[in-house]
Amino acid sequence: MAQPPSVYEWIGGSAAVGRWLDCFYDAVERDDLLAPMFGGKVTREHRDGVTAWWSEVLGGPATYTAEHGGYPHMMSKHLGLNISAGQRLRFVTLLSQAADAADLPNDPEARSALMAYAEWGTRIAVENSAPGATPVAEAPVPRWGWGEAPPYDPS
Ligand code: HEM
Repeated sequence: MAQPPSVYEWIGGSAAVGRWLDCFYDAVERDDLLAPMFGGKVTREHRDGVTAWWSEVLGGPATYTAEHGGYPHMMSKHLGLNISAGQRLRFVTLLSQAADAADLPNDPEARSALMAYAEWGTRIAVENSAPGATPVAEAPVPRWGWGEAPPYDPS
């Protein structure tokens, strides 16, 4: 495999990302630590916005940048949320469990790429949400690849 496909293509494109995040936000709505942050209900609009974000991050089309306000919009949504360490850990745990529930490809390479971004992104969200935080105002949507473990190519 000269050039592996993007993580986005590998896991099944926006349909798979959307299926995964639907399972995730269904679990968030049932979760004692996280549901209150979303007013108990995660709207279709929110789910679609986050699906566009993750799709762009994982190598899909730049729809979040073009149609959802890009990085500044995402960052502004986390300002002042004051996300606790416990809430962050629960968020990451539900993302991992939802990947199983949504039947995403379960090869270690794809799952570690997803969870590496989840770990990184949630830690940034905690920092940006802290009282008095002044995150950078402009930045591109990050792009996330396979890291140290791309799909194995024996040739
Ligand atoms: C990988 C980490 C994360 C990503 C990629 C992410 C992504 C996003 C995006 C793209 C939005 C804006 C959606 C839109 O355009 O409408 C958003 C909003 C939000 N996020 Fe995150 N987020 C992350 C971590 C977290 C964490 C750890 C929490 C809380 C525990 C959180 C809570 C929220 C809330 C409450 C909103 C606002 C919902 C509203 O519109 O009322 N996020 N997130």
